[in-house]
Amino acid sequence: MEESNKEILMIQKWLNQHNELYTSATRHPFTLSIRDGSVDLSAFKRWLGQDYIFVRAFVPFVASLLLKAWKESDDDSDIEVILGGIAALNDEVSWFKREASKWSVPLSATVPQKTNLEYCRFLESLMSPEVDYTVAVTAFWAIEAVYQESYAHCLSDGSKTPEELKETCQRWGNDGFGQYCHTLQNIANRRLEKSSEDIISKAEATVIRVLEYEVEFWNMSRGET
Ligand SMILES: Cc1ncc(CN)c(N)n1
Repeated sequence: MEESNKEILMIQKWLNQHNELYTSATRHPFTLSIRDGSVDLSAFKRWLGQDYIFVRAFVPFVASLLLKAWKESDDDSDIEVILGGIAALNDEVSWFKREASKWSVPLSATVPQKTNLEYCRFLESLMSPEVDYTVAVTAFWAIEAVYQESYAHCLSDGSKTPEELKETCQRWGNDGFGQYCHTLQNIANRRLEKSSEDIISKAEATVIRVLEYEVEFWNMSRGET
């Protein structure tokens, strides 16, 4: 196919249209401070405790996505990809516990902040059977992609990420996680291509909301909300 005839896939189109918001989420001052080594460790610890709470709510969201895929997907391999995501989250929960103990962050005494509660409530709204699989899988891609892009940047050329934070960055910034996000993006694009205008606009609004929540989540880690 000629370069000029290539169709722009939906997610690429949205990333172009909402580039400023996407960049605010993936190049946030919090992750940039990790990358340049100036990070305030109390902000990192706040992020760690709050993200553990988020991840615990993220697990049932991904489980609900698995159910939607089983009922609605036109491709059996989606289930395997999502199941792989759940397995990775199992590992992630254990990692958070180990990391919290390393940094003396008392997870059981960590109180969820307002932004976190709102984001978790938003996840819960996406678990409703009324929410279409295409909308939910697109949200899943966006949630994972923000962490992948943000933390991969902390490891890329020229970064001065402190040694003790490299493992955190590796968790989401590694190539395997990058490939996984790419697979999720392909699933979302495939579904969006076959969707009605109504579903496409709901999915776009959901991606925008996810990006806004991700920015607010990083802000919260810096004690700004
Ligand atoms: C807030 C947030 N967004 C995304 C991720 C990546 N699973 C996370 N752990 N936390």
